[in-house]
Amino acid sequence: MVFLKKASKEEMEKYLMYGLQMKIQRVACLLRKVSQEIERRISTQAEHLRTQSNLFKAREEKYQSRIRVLEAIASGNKEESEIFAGKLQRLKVEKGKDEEKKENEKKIIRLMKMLDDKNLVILELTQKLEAAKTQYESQCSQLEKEAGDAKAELRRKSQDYEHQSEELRNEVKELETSSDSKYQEWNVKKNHLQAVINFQFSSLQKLKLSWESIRQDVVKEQTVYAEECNRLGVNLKPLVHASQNYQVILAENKKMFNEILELKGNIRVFCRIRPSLVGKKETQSIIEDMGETDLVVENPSKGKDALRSFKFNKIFGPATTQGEVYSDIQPFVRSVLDGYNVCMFAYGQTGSGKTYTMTGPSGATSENLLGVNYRALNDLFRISTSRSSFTDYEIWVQMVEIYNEQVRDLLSTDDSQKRYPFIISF
Ligand SMILES: Nc1ncnc2c1ncn2[C@@H]1O[C@H](COP(=O)(O)OP(=O)(O)OP(=O)(O)O)[C@@H](O)[C@H]1O
Repeated sequence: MVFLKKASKEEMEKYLMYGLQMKIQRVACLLRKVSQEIERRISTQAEHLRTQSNLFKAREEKYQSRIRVLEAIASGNKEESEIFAGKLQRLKVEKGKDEEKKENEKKIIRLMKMLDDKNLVILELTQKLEAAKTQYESQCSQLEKEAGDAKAELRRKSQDYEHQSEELRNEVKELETSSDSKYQEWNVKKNHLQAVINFQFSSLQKLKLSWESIRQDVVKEQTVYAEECNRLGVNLKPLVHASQNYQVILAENKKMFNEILELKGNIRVFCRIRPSLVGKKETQSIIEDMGETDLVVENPSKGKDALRSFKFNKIFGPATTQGEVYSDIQPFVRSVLDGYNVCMFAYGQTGSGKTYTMTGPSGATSENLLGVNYRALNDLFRISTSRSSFTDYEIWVQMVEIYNEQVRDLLSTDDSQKRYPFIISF
């Protein structure tokens, strides 16, 4: 998982780098196009200016040639007028000579008039030429001014564009430098990750190989296990059969055991005689005779009825141990686990040894001194555990005391629940 996460990060960085490079390329391409467009426009305007300049030059030349023509005409007229003046002089000289001279005079007048007309035309043309020249010069100066302005503007714009393109080139260079360094950085990272990937890949290969060998081992083991299971199944059959027979025998055994208990009597009364307490001043024993089941006690204050005999299912003498007492009770505990109801209680006067028999002496450390309660609980848990494979038992413990005809729950911590009737909750 960690490896996949790293790879996707690398991929993303790679894509980002690629996107940045593409942007830089697009910006560079755009700048190239802008600078090409500017250069094209500048060259178009320069071409236009050149064309206009050529046009003006052509016009200038045209006007110059006209001027030259007019000047030529003017100079030609001057010569003519001089010739005519010479002729006029000659005619004036010859005026008096003949009538034809009068005609010549008229001609001269006409010529003079023509000369005047020509002079007027020349004057008019000269004025027109002057006006055209002035207009042309003003147009020329205007155009030159405009061309100068346009040139200055173009220079300024071209400087601006140069400046901008220089800045853009610098930016592109910076971007290229940073992208180069990033590219190298990413390359280093890529190489590192590639090495990690290679290492992981080789580890994976090794794992695959070991997994394959383990798988083969597992398959072998499964085969062996299946064979052993089959063998076990074959061997288990008689055991199952024996177990079924055992269950039947166990049930019969239980039944017979409880029947024996019933035969012995459902209500059994035992008598335990407490030994004299050490260090206590006790009167002489009233026991006259004690057998297995019969007890004779004497009460001297009763006279002829002093001797009284009692019969019990069993009598435990003063030397009887806790274990010996419990050995006669133990079958009932087993009977409980077979589903029979059993009740055991101790009865006797104060100090007769009820607590000792049921619980044991206070502060007893030796197991031999433990009373019926502890031993019964031990047996309940031991037998229920040994039968846990085929029977589920639930065990509750309740401890009550009947004292002065009042039942008290000895395990309750709630004072209101201590006295009967109390609600029992497990
Ligand atoms: N079999 C015994 N062997 C030795 N000591 C015994 C035996 N039975 C009783 N005692 C001793 O006798 C004393 C009184 O016994 P215990 O307290 O068991 O009497 P109790 O019947 O429970 O009295 P109470 O009804 O007042 O509670 C205790 O000191 C106890 O250790």
